[in-house]
Amino acid sequence: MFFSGEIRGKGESRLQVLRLDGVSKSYPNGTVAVQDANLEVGEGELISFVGPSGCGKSTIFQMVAGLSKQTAGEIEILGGSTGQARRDNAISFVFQEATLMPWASVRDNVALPLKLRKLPPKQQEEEAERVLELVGLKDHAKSLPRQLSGGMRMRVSIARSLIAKPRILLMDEPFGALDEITRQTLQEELLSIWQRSKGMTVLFVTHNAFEAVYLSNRILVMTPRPGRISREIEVDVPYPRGEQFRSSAEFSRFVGLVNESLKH
Ligand SMILES: Nc1ncnc2c1ncn2[C@@H]1O[C@H](COP(=O)(O)OP(=O)(O)OP(=O)(O)O)[C@@H](O)[C@H]1O
Repeated sequence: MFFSGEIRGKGESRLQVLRLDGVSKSYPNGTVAVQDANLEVGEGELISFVGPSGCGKSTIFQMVAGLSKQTAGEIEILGGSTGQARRDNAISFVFQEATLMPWASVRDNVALPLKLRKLPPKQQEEEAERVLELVGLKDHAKSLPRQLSGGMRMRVSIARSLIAKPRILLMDEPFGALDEITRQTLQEELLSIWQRSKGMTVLFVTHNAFEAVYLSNRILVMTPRPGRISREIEVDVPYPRGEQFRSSAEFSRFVGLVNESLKH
């Protein structure tokens, strides 16, 4: 029996945190960016979206974040609307560019979401310290963004997205602009933060099949515009994964499967 509000995977059931039901998005200029997207996401999943440029990945994320309204279909988050999820601070967004305030310290950049919510300064500071520790930047709290490398700026951006303890983290190609070594380090850090979180769900956009396979428990492959979810690949490999997985035949097989799916 499959209960509504619950998702069944292999031998496990998860609370449903996100549901897209027949979601489409047409822009006023007539561009159909997304067509009939259907998706159920369980609590604590890490799902990657891969697909050709312009297939509507960012559009889906913007709709889920409540920044853009779908033109058809329904989006349900934690059993309520996208607006409610936003008001409850249940969702955080990390963009490809670490959009930081150049004049403010790392700590102030990270604390911004709490400052906007007018939380006491002491609490802002304590929470900022907590998340800076999580991303390994405790010793850089007083630095300015321009004093940091690209990878460190992305860590600041991730720390800021984590400070309000979101239930769902949307990451739109966060590591796309980083070199391969930094990228792999940040992948490890993301997995470690995700595993230590208490059931945080991560939705991740990437063009990189290696990244998608390494990180995700499920990969959604999208068609060229108008984007539809054409295939779902379950990466049923336990975490933590580590270097052994990256160099395994199993890893290559999954990467091949993703690349093959992108061709159809
Ligand atoms: N505000 C807008 N008005 C009109 N068309 C738009 C708008 N935003 C996006 N589009 C179009 O919708 C389609 C999907 O865009 P979107 O940014 O969601 O794709 P994407 O898969 O995230 O692309 P990429 O991988 O290149 O970031 C594209 O054809 C894009 O040009």
